[in-house]
Amino acid sequence: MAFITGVGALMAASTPLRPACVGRSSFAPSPLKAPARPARTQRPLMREAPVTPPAATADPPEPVVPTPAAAAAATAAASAGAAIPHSSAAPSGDPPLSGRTPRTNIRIAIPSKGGMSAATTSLLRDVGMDVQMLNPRQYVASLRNAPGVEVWLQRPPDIVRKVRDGDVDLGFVGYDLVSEHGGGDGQVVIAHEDLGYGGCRLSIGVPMAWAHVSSVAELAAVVNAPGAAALRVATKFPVRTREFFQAAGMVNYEVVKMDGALEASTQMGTADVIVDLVSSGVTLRENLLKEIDGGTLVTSAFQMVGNRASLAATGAPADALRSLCRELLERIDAHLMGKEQCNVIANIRGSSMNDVARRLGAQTDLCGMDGPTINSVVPPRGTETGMYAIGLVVPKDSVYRAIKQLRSVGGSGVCVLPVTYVFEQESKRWNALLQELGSGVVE
Ligand SMILES: Nc1ncnc2c1ncn2[C@@H]1O[C@H](COP(=O)(O)OP(=O)(O)OP(=O)(O)O)[C@@H](O)[C@H]1O
Ligand SMILES: O=P(O)(O)OC[C@H]1O[C@H](OP(=O)(O)OP(=O)(O)O)[C@H](O)[C@@H]1O
Repeated sequence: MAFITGVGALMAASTPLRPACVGRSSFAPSPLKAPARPARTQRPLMREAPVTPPAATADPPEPVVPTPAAAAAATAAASAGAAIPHSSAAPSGDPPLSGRTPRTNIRIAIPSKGGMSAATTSLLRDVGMDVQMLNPRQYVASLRNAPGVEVWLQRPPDIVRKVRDGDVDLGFVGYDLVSEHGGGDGQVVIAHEDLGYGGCRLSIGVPMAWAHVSSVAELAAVVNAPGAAALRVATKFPVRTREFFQAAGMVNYEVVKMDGALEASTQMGTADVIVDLVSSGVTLRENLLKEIDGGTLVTSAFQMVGNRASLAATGAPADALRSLCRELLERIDAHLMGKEQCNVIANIRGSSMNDVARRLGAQTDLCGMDGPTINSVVPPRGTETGMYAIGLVVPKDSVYRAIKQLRSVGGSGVCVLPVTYVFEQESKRWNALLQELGSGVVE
């Protein structure tokens, strides 16, 4: 075990600088004249050895703890005589996945707490598949419209590990974690690459006081300066960090693995730079850190991912899993597309349906998805003629422009309604997933 020591000052003006080491010439001191990092006191931390060759891309295996639901599932599996497989090919470094409890119940994992948990349950509610919890302290729930499906509430990194290992079949998680914990062997398949929330980036954060470091090239010059102490990089993402630093030609650095509040570590003096998630940039800024040019490792959004072996297996449980996966994808896409659209209905006078169609067609925003729907309006006393009702789907962004165009061609009584879902004739995303799973896989 190595030791990190050091006590950093908390004030802005005293943000610790990397000490100018003997022989370092490429790193000019900051104009703030902050003191160099003081001599370290003995303060043991979880830390890793100075940079080494490319890391194994997999996390260490996790012990399998059977749960009551798993035991119930095992009983069901035994009586059904079939099971959803665990990964057939374990990521390099992991032992073979033998001895796990067989099961037939489909399992989904979603984040157990925080903003991403709320966003995921809200998405599932919006698509008509609400997460139904009997008790807020339990970690397993059910899914509306999907009897028998288990929804497990898990910490986000564990969602990826459990999908990778086949302990759950589908997971809702950020791409940042998929790329860190996915194992890199294709066992985690991305079914939906952007669910529309959880947008963030994994970026290097450097102390603002490092005025002469504003790009990765400048950071590399600092890191590789002869005689410099190893740069301490605090992160929850050691795999991606090592890969990025190595590709950028940085040699003299060490990864300090931390689990949260990383932005504090430079001011505490426990790291020199960080690699962490950034969204608005406020947390970095409030902790006197800055991003640098070229310093984004991963751009992320929340995704739906699945276990390749489970999705590609044969037999009734796998068929049911594929059917659920397809339904989720179709409902999610229909919802995401509907969210962007609105339904405009209006009345318009004209000499004939074709006359109305011609006038609408001349306006760029009045063509609908496949053309407007036009119907005759029958007035109450049947005396008036030449009135038509039109209906069209318009992107929300252009609804006001569409209303002005409608008025310009005689439209009146315009109503704008929300669109709940837009189902296409077939799901391109599902077709793409089938292709990804390989030939012969069908629903
Ligand atoms: N500021 C952010 N804006 C948008 N999405 C984010 C943001 N921070 C994190 N995420 C996304 O949410 C996921 C979970 O975030 P986070 O690590 O904060 O969860 P957590 O529940 O606090 O995790 P832990 O249990 O490790 O503390 C991240 O992997 C990322 O995909
Ligand atoms: O750029 P910003 O919009 O400020 O967001 C960035 C912060 O969001 C995440 O933390 P989160 O709040 O999820 O808590 P955590 O530190 O426990 O991960 C991330 O780890 C950053 O700290």
